[in-house]
Amino acid sequence: MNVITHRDRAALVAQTADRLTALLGELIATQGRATVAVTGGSVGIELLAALADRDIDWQHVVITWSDERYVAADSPDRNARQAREALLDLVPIPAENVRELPADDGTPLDAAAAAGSALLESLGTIDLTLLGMGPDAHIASLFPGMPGVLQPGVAVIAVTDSPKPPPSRLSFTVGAINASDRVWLIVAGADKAEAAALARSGAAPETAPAGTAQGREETLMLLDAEAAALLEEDGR
Ligand SMILES: O=C1O[C@H](COP(=O)(O)O)[C@@H](O)[C@H](O)[C@H]1O
Repeated sequence: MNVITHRDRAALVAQTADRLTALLGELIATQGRATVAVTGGSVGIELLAALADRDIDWQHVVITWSDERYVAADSPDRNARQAREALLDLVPIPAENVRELPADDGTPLDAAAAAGSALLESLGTIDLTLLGMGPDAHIASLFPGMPGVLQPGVAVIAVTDSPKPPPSRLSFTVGAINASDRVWLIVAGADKAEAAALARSGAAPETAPAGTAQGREETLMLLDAEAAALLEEDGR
């Protein structure tokens, strides 16, 4: 995992938007399409908002989510709704390129099984998975101590007892995250400093799910200075 520290939250968001814009351009030029699993969470949504005025060929970008809150489609808690308001409703991305995880309709277990087989198969290799991280070192909706954190298979799982509301969620497994070519963790704020250090320290996955994230080609932890405060000098 390579660590890149930014001066502050605004610089983290702006420079990650630059980095992502450049990556999308390269991917579209070389392979005709770019597939990105985006993240919810505060900094994840700020990043999406920062992309709205970038020069991106949205016709050739496919968006999905590394996790989703299993709530009604129009709930303000839904990562997809927040992403639409911040970015997707503002740019010319074709509707068929926006591949949401299911909204609340039946049990989350059934939804996860359907999403896992259909959505992941239809997407093929994900070029980039974006992840936020909680102060407890959770990524996507994989929380410390959850059995799903150890699940290597490429799948979408149901989480029915999330310690962070809302309790019902759908999440990529670690296997699905790590099947992506690239994984970028985007982390801001002093309340994330301990978790960032834990994730970098090689702590057990049950303790620090964030430490298990690893792209096939690239893994970046992109932080602001507050979140990086407890990292060893060589990890900054
Ligand atoms: O609930 C969630 O939280 C994490 C982190 O969110 P943050 O607000 O602390 O940045 C996020 O990565 C995840 O997608 C989301 O569902």
